Amino acid sequence: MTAAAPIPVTIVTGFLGAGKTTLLRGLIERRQTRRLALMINEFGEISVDGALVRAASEGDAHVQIEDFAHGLIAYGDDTRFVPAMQALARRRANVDHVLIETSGLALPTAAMALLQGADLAADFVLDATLAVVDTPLLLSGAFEHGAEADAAATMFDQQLEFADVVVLNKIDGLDEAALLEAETRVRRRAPNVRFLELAYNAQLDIRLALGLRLHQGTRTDHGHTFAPLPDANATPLASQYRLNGHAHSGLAAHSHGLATHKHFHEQDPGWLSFVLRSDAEQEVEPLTAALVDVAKAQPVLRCKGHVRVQDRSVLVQGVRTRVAVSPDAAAGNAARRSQLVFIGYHISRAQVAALLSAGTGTTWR
Ligand SMILES: Nc1nc2c(ncn2[C@@H]2O[C@H](COP(=O)(O)OP(=O)(O)OP(=O)(O)O)[C@@H](O)[C@H]2O)c(=O)[nH]1
Repeated sequence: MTAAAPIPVTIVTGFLGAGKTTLLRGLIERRQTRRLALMINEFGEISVDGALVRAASEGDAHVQIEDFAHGLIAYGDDTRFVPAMQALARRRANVDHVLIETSGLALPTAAMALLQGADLAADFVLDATLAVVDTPLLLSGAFEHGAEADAAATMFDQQLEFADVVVLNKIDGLDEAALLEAETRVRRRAPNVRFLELAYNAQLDIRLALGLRLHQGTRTDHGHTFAPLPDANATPLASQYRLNGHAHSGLAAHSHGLATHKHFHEQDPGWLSFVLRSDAEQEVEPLTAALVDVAKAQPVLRCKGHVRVQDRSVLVQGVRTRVAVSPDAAAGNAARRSQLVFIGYHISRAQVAALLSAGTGTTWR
């Protein structure tokens, strides 16, 4: 009996708020006959992304979604990723492609390592790792190395470094000169990146996203050898080392770094995430203005959640000082309580709660 072909896996990485979930929703809409399984991981303790993707695929029996809120999947102390993937392998007759959305504070390398490990290598093959980039933010210099932004800049660099494909997202308002400048900046920071793709309105051509087969050469039946997998429990920095460089047919040889260190926020406890809640009805304009003020006063890199406005619920999405409020397809009309998750580097929960409460004239805690 011939072994079943391994299921291709695409890892979608990218910094907080780059547009990973939006891009995945677009891919689901244009999946045609492909049967997709999605693993969605986010940093905060409430799951917003999973609900949004679920709303995009409602009623579609060919889209399976596994939601991993809180924590980082595939990292050292995660026990959920491998069993979830093995369960997918058992249902392989119904899965053509797996997409993994990593948290905005994770590197793709942890999942890459497990895919190549003994538990999963026979059933899965890495198709490609995509890094989604918030292009206006890149051009604004937000990821330049400087005293304050260092942690974000480092994470951004590492996500690019381990990607095969960089997706320039949020480019709807940019002209050609800006796009060329963005490409130059990406190439300077990540010379190993093989393709740059443009996603207008977070729409990526599905043929450019799935089925790239960039890592087929990494399978052992192609004669490649690897350094042993890192010990996931080793101390964070000591366990970071590279796989042997390997050639891809028709493409230049390159190597992938493997940094299967534990939670990034354990390594750098400056990364914080917390949820603020309010039982009071909110108004969109003061709330939006208050969130912008919060992001100016505190190092908030991301905020999102469901907020009750009159008799309905709205979805709030903030990436630094850009805050958008839209109808809440995922929560329906039911959110009785407003909940917003905030993620940032050295942010003060007390300060954010005070500013938000003062700006909205309601209690947030
Ligand atoms: N203008 C514009 N906005 C976009 C685009 N893609 C995403 N956004 C917006 O950017 C915000 C963040 O998008 P998400 O898809 O949630 O980002 P994410 O990378 O999944 O975020 P995290 O999982 O929190 O890291 C949302 O308000 C989106 O509507 C785009 O191409 N153009």
